[in-house]
Amino acid sequence: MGTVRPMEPPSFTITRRVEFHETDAAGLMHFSNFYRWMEVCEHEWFRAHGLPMMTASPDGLNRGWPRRDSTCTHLRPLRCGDVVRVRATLAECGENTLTFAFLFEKDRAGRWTEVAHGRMTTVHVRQDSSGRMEAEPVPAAVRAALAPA
Ligand SMILES: CC(C)(COP(=O)(O)OP(=O)(O)OC[C@H]1O[C@@H](n2cnc3c(N)ncnc32)[C@H](O)[C@@H]1OP(=O)(O)O)[C@@H](O)C(=O)NCCC(=O)NCCSC(=O)c1cc(O)c2ccccc2c1O
Repeated sequence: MGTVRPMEPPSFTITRRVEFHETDAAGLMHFSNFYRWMEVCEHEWFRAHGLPMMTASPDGLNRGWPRRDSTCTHLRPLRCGDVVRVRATLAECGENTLTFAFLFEKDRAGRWTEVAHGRMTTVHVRQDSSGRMEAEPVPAAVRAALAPA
């Protein structure tokens, strides 16, 4: 008889090397770059599905994904030259929001070791010509690609 495995949540992974300019005077990757990498990973996930991060419609409304909440917990340092895997998992798909969980792992002689984890909630918004933003439901195409039933 086969084993029934719980469904894996949708995820997307990028691999990067810590560049010299991403480190601080102490030789560690600066904490702000963990947030940049979370954003890069999310944008690459959208790109992989041909989904735009921003759209402009003829009625003058722009749509996009500002961040509502973001956190990062740093367990071990990253240094210049380290190879790092960033895995984004869709933790929650709300009415108007996507919450991503991120796992940062460093390659230590062929073994991936967790160095940090983070979380980011983005809100799908429409923005009018005055700059006023209002939350709007997650588009069906995004839901279908990132959170297939
Ligand atoms: C974004 C807002 C206009 C939303 O307005 P408001 O907060 O009033 O909306 P709601 O109350 O309806 O809540 C919406 C939604 O958020 C959930 N939520 C509320 N609090 C939290 C929380 N603490 N943590 C997690 N989630 C929370 C709530 O439950 C609702 O979820 P549902 O799914 O249930 O509907 C307004 O908040 C606002 O203007 N905020 C400021 C945004 C901002 O300036 N962010 C920082 C910079 S944005 C940025 O860096 C950025 C990055 C990108 O990669 C982009 C990519 C593409 C386009 C734009 C980008 C971008 O701007």
